Amino acid sequence: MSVDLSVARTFRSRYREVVTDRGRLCAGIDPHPELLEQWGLPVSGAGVRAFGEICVEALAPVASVIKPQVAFFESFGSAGFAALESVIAGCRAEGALVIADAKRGDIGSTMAAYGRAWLDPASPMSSDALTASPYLGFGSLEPAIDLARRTGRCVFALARTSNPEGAPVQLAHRDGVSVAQRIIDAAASANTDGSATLGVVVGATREHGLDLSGLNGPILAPGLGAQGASADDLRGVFGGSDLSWLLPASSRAVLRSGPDPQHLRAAYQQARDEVESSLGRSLS
Ligand SMILES: O=c1ccn([C@@H]2O[C@H](COP(=O)(O)O)[C@@H](O)[C@H]2O)c(=O)[nH]1
Repeated sequence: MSVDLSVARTFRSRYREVVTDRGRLCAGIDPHPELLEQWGLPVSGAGVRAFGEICVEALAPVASVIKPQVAFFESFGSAGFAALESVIAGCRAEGALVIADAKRGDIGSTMAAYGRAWLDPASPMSSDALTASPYLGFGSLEPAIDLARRTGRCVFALARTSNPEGAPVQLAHRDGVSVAQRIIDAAASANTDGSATLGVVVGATREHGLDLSGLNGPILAPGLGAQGASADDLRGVFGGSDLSWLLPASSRAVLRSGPDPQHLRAAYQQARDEVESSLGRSLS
């Protein structure tokens, strides 16, 4: 891959522009089998393709950031991956940023390959950002981070996830500093160039006591809706953070309004407006 560094915009500038314009809510595209059935679609590769096409039509022109959950596509093999490629390209063509929620994590040489799969502009699955697990060591993510920096993309490192099982690992601590906080601090160090190449994942589902003030990058906060968090909870959970970087995410709670694209779009816009209003802004 060759990237002309003189023209690659930073993730920071691309992210700031679209979020200022379209607001702070990441729309998840999670074709759960139950949702496929609710939408009257087959639980198959053809079903996830149709699901993805409806989501792109409804969400891509209005959502700032869209997060396809890779697991629900890859369970249908090559047909699922083909559908995912179309979703990614369709969302990006309409101006939404795409986070591939693949949660990749491996030794550095393999992370380089994951980086090429999801962050290389030449890849068929080229996205704007990738979720990654730093639990093989934050440094193992370096090849993907390096590619993201060169291409104006972002790596979201899991810090304090929204699920209840994360605590024993993520809150383990040494010298009074938790694993989750160390991941946030490592991401902050990688962001000192102002590019916002590193984001973190911190669930919106509970108070976490983490210091995100020095991150200078996006905070992806899943858990709105189906996992119980509400827009009104956000200020309490992320009170000490720079809320301009907060990106709450919702999948099922919005997707349940499908398959009518107008209803789906309206559900996204209503959830987005609730988030913006609770964070003290209103989109005109
Ligand atoms: O800590 C995390 C990290 C990722 N996720 C993902 O976000 C969505 C949430 O879906 P909902 O339907 O809004 O619950 C899903 O793709 C998860 O894999 C998360 O929930 N928590």
